[in-house]
Amino acid sequence: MKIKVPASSANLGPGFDSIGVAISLYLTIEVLGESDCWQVDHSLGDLPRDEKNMIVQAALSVKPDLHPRRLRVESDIPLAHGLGSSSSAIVGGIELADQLGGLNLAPHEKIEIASQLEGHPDNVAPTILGSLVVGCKVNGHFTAVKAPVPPFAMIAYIPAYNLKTSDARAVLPAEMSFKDAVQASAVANTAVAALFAQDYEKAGELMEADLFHERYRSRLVPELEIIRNLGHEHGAVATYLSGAGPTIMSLVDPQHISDFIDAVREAGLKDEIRRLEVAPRGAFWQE
Ligand SMILES: Nc1ncnc2c1ncn2[C@@H]1O[C@H](COP(=O)(O)OP(=O)(O)OP(=O)(O)O)[C@@H](O)[C@H]1O
Ligand SMILES: N[C@@H](CCO)C(=O)O
Repeated sequence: MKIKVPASSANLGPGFDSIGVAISLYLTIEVLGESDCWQVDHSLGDLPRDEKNMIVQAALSVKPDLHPRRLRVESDIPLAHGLGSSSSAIVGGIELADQLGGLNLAPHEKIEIASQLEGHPDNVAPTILGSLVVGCKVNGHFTAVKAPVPPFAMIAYIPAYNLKTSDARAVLPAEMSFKDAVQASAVANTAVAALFAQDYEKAGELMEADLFHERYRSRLVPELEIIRNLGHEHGAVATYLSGAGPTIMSLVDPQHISDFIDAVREAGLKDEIRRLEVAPRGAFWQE
């Protein structure tokens, strides 16, 4: 029995803490059998191999009396790179508890639990539902709405350096003026409307007009402006900082992928580039 959990890319520009898209990199959790204590076999560096592992912690937060298991975890989601690795671990743990504990949780219940653990729904909601999802907290609970799948390749430029979410949040201001907040949310609202209307030319312009976070974070990720400008000349509909960075995500028309990647390389940017897709399906079980 295996759980496959997609990665995710949050914010899409102005959708700070609210919008995210599931993408085609996967965390796989295989249940090897019962055990005396939780054991997590993996080759993901220093991550815990016992019940302190985030996957097990998430599972136990849902069902504290879950009998320990031995798990094998594999992942092609880079850690602390803005591709939602922690959200995928949390969602994987919730799926584990759901299946092993026979809980039969509904998607909205999984979104509630996962968003409480992560603090916001932008990564966990698409990881659960698949595709592009917009969510928020309202009246003390989390809610989310799934949007049409954008018909673009997701080209990720993944800088070699790590950027912890906590560090990328530490550079944000504690407050915004009322006037600035109104303008920033107007941009975000119109971006969401364009994504649902599938007017991607308009959506792209608005996704690049964020006023909440990118201007503060771009000094931590100087490649963002370079790639965004290249995208305008080489077939990208929009380029944004993926989650808390440092990954930079570009939505590229499939026929322009090679041209776009060549332009990034010619600009001297040498770190990893992945050709990804929107994952239309959220976390699922395989026998
Ligand atoms: N497969 C995993 N198993 C256990 N813990 C994990 C796993 N993947 C990620 N984590 C935990 O999540 C942390 C990374 O979380 P962080 O929020 O900094 O980055 P991210 O989730 O990759 O990026 P972002 O939230 O910006 O998209 C890791 O240091 C580790 O503690
Ligand atoms: N919306 C979050 C994503 C990372 O958790 C941020 O940009 O900080």
